[in-house]
Amino acid sequence: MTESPAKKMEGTSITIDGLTHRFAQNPVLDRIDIHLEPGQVLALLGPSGCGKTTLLKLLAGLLPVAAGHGRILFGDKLVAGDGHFLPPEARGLGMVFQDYALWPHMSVGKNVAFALEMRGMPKKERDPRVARALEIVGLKNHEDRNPSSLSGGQQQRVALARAIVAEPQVLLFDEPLSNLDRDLRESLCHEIGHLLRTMGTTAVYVTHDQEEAFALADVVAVMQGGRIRQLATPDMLVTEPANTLIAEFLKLGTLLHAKEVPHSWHQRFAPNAAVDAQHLFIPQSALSLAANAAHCFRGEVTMQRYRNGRFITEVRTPDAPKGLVLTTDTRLSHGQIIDLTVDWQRLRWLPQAA
Ligand SMILES: Nc1ncnc2c1ncn2[C@@H]1O[C@H](COP(=O)(O)OP(=O)(O)OP(=O)(O)O)[C@@H](O)[C@H]1O
Repeated sequence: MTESPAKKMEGTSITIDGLTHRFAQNPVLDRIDIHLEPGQVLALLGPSGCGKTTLLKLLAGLLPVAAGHGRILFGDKLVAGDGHFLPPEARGLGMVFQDYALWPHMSVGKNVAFALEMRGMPKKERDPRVARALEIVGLKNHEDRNPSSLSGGQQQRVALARAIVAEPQVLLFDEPLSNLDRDLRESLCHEIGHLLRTMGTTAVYVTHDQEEAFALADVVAVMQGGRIRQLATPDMLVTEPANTLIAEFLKLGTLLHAKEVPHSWHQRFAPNAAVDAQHLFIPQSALSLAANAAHCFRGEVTMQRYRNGRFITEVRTPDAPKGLVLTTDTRLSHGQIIDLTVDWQRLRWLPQAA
């Protein structure tokens, strides 16, 4: 996308207050509370069926909020709940969907201009705005192309241009990158993040891809079973997961059933099935290969997989036979015996998720 800064748009705050939703009698969202400051980017992250898209549709006005089931405010304006319903076109938002949702019979320029045309904006005013939106997404001079002549990544850029052309206060994304291949996903994710920060638009981004959520968002809502299990910055989620469910879902490290040993120079890993044993969380970042043998312990490499230039490594030790997880810069061989050190400050005792 263009390096020249996009025009600064003013985002609005979003308040979701006690939002509940049912399909027939099936509860899908359960008392969702979120507040976003203007310009903040929220990722809704969670497994399939946890209610992410339903929450996005309620924000968009594509689903109504039932009486007594909560409220949604954009700034001070009530957009849904308490008997109010503002239709999508009156909410000042832009949307980007997984399947691009471009009109195949219209040129790229007409697709992007559509919302402005519907508002009765004259062509003289429309054309420069369309050209600017296409330039921002890296598709300068593509107005006359047909969407079907573009690659998937380019079509998603057109959808993005269409979402931002009317300078919305809120942008909503529903898994916009999941139809694209990995490289393109990474680069577009980075570009969307840059664009959102430059524009200052408040955004909600649905994804089940943790890397995407962490790369893009100021705050991430980890959802499961229609509830928000933790709402926090990516840094906080990594260092302070709220409970065992979050640590397991985000695959942040190792969870051990363990017991603190009093008066010991360190906490032991000793697996312990006793009733008072607790969940000890050992983040990947707390473990590293030991440079010398002092204050370290020994383990055997049982598995390694490559990710983003590093190796996720599983190590079996006598105290943790199911394996500890850490990241290393080097490839190690299966069965290799290695020495590890622990940064004890990073370990946490986590409560069991309710
Ligand atoms: N129109 C509908 N009628 C009935 N049930 C629905 C409807 N839409 C969604 N659901 C159900 O609501 C639950 C949440 O669906 P939703 O699409 O919000 O989940 P999601 O987290 O976005 O999942 P995915 O990542 O697979 O898109 C699911 O159990 C789904 O089957």
